[in-house]
Amino acid sequence: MAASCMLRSSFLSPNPNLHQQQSPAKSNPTFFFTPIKATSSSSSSSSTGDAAAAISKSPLLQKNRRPADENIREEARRDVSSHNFSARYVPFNADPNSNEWYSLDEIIYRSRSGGLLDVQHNMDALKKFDGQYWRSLFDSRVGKTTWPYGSGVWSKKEWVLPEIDSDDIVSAFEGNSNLFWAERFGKQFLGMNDLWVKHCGISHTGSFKDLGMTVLVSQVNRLRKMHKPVVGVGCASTGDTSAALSAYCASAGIPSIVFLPANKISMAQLVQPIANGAFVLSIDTDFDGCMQLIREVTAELPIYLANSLNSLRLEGQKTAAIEILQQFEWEVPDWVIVPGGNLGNIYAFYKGFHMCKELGLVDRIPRLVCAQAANANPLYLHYKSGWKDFKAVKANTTFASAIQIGDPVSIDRAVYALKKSNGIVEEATEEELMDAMAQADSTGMFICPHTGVALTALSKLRKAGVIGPTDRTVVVSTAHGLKFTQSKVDYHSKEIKNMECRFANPPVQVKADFGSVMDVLKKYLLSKNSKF
Ligand SMILES: Cc1ncc(COP(=O)(O)O)c(C=O)c1O
Ligand SMILES: N[C@@H](CCOP(=O)(O)O)C(=O)O
Repeated sequence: MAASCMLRSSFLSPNPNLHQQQSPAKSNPTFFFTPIKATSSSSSSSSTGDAAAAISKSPLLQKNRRPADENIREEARRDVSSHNFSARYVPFNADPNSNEWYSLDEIIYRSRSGGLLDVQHNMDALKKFDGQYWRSLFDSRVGKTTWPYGSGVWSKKEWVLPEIDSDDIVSAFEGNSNLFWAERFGKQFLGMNDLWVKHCGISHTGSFKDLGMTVLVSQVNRLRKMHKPVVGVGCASTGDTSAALSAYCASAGIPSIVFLPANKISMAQLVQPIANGAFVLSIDTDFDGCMQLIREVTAELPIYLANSLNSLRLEGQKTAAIEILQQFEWEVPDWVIVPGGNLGNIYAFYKGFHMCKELGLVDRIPRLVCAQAANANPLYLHYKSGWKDFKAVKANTTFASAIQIGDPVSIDRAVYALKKSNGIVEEATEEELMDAMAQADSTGMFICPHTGVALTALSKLRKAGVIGPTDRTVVVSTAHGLKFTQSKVDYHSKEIKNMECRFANPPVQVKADFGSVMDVLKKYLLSKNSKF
């Protein structure tokens, strides 16, 4: 039934010859995408495959080429749309009887009681369409260049910021990151046959932060056009948020201001906001100190707060969860493991999965695991105490420097996500995370230390028998390994105090003569193949 509700997605130019059909599943919505009848012979089929095939074959779906003097933003402007999807801020985990809410066009980060906010969507409006409808719509937009749906975030625009004008969107077509089968690592180190890595680090600025930042900076762009008092956008950062903020702001011509803990982020991360023209303050404190300062400053000056305390960010980040389901053709994995620091992302994943369930795209959600560095583990300690009183910690230096956070702003969101997903929290020592990173790299990956934390959590849960050998498991890789090369250099040079660096692979120094080179090569080949 639902498959007959084929979609013509919003980016398709209106075709005057198109005989528009009512959605058989629901009442006739005058949305900016128009339901059409399936052209496949089996109009009663409900499989996504049939839906996708019908969509791609339909002559109705041929996109008209835009005129040469029109750019993709202008083309999107011709797409006159009307719908009643909407979203607003509400207090996070509010009492159902609460009537406190705020427009997304307000500049607000906290509820009246000082608690976190959440973006609440008009679920009744979204529920006018069934799961098959949304699956087909999202599937039909993947891999295109049409503004703004070429982005993995904005391809889910109706679930992200439904009311923003496409013209205001600032996007680098982020998202749609690869989800790959970690075949050798899974088999060799974990005895697993269905292990996957969602590589959010293969992204515009090299981390998952792009997913949230496109949303936040787009909304800022809108606010500035509305003449709201936003002169610049600011964040505290362990390196990745500042890189994403400065890139998206630079793209839109908006000033960005970043507070960085001095000498605590990698060189590659530091150079990103510098290159993108941000106003960079290197402050003699840690991330938690920077976070405190940016909160105070944004309360006083017309600087919009871009950290994940701002719930807009999480609307973009949640699309990574939707993408995982989409990439598995809407089959739900058993486990998803996410490294956690300020703890916005674990909630974003929960929210993405939960929305897919609530709107009928899937029938369950995966169990979530949040992985922390033992040197910065306030969530882990809270979990181990049976969720008794939360205590912030002083975060110690860790190779997983982007999660060196002792007082996470989204602690309440993380606890909620973990409780609702029957989740688990694990930790990784420095040696464990560096060994895991080296092992993963030895199988062809090139991961960041934070992903090493997540892989350690997986390894511990496998050894404890909590995660089974055939459980479909996704490890979220949050940043690109190229941002953290110094940690790899230190490890492979065996230059880390009190660390064995068991899997180090240092280069061999050899004299520049044929005999010496032959000697070392023969020795190497013998070690690889005893028959040689
Ligand atoms: C690379 C990387 N991984 C993981 C995290 C943790 O994400 P969150 O702060 O949302 O928990 C961060 C930032 O904190 C990060 O930059
Ligand atoms: N790892 C983050 C820390 C800040 O997190 P946010 O999601 O609250 O911005 C960073 O890269 O700065």
